[in-house]
Amino acid sequence: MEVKVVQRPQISMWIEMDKIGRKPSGSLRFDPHRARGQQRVQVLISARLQPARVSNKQRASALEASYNSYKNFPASILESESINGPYDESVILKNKSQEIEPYLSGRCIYLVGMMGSGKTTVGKVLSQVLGYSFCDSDSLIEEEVNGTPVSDIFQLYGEGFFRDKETEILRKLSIMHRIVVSTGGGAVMRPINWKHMQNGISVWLDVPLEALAQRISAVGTKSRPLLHSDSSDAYRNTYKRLSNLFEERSEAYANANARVSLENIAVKLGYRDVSTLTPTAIAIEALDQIENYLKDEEGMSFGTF
Ligand SMILES: Nc1ncnc2c1ncn2[C@@H]1O[C@H](COP(=O)(O)OP(=O)(O)O)[C@@H](O)[C@H]1O
Ligand SMILES: O=C(O)C1=C[C@@H](OP(=O)(O)O)[C@@H](O)[C@H](O)C1
Repeated sequence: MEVKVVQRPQISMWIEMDKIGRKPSGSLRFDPHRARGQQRVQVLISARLQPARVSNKQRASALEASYNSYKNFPASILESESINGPYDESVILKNKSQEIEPYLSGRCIYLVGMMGSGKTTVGKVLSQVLGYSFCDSDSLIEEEVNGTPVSDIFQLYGEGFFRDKETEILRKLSIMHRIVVSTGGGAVMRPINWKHMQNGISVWLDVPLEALAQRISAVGTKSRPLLHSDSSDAYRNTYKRLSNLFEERSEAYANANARVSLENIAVKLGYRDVSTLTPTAIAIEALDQIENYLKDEEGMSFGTF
């Protein structure tokens, strides 16, 4: 059964009841538009969900014991036919997420990165394995502006209006827990947005521009107003615009607590091309990098790593 959480008054997202791990206090509402059997329940959250409390000592011993299951698989094994199927990747991801989850203490994970870097795709995978909810800040903005698509918001009200809404959404999310947030690609440019994200863990999905341009030109630029053009050479045009944006933003992305470099994952796994990396493999690396951040944060040293 799925549940809609509304942190009053305007933020809403669909989450699964069993993902919360504990009962939120709130009132239940049924969605009359959904068919029987698909019924979702809306929960109006009246109190913030309390994160699981884990002592530093517990963290130290369990992190030491937990190990990095992904890193322990040599690339040669990961690539062999017997283990390199989606099933095996899922097992690694599941184990890794179970190891990490208690140490997050319910903190939100904010995915930052360029348009098309996979924040939504990878974010959904991460939320599922961590038992977190997922929300996409662009969708929340659209919802707030009466379901107006981002491209229309830019056209009708201008980028400044959109950026103010983005900041407002991040401010509202900043008091929430157990959510993987896919932020808009430009959110990193306002220092106030980093302030709103500081209670959580920010993760930069660093994807080569060629791969971004390929992905975006494959699906079209209509929904991404900063890239949209009617040029016949969609790839070249997208690549050029992405390069300019990246030049302005790369320093800001580097502020994230953790960086997930697709080039590094490809090297680790012995792939020549980042386009073969699945969202699951990227999610595993994200958990790896989050683990590194947690260890640095705790100032712990692990001789075995
Ligand atoms: N690992 C991946 N490999 C191939 N295509 C991907 C991958 N991750 C995302 N995509 C595709 O790239 C496009 C942009 O992904 P999306 O998750 O929407 O990015 P963002 O939220 O960062 O803008 C989508 O069409 C998605 O299917
Ligand atoms: O990079 C940007 O400035 C933007 C990225 C988009 O989000 P995605 O990164 O999810 O595509 C969206 O917020 C808007 O079109 C502006």
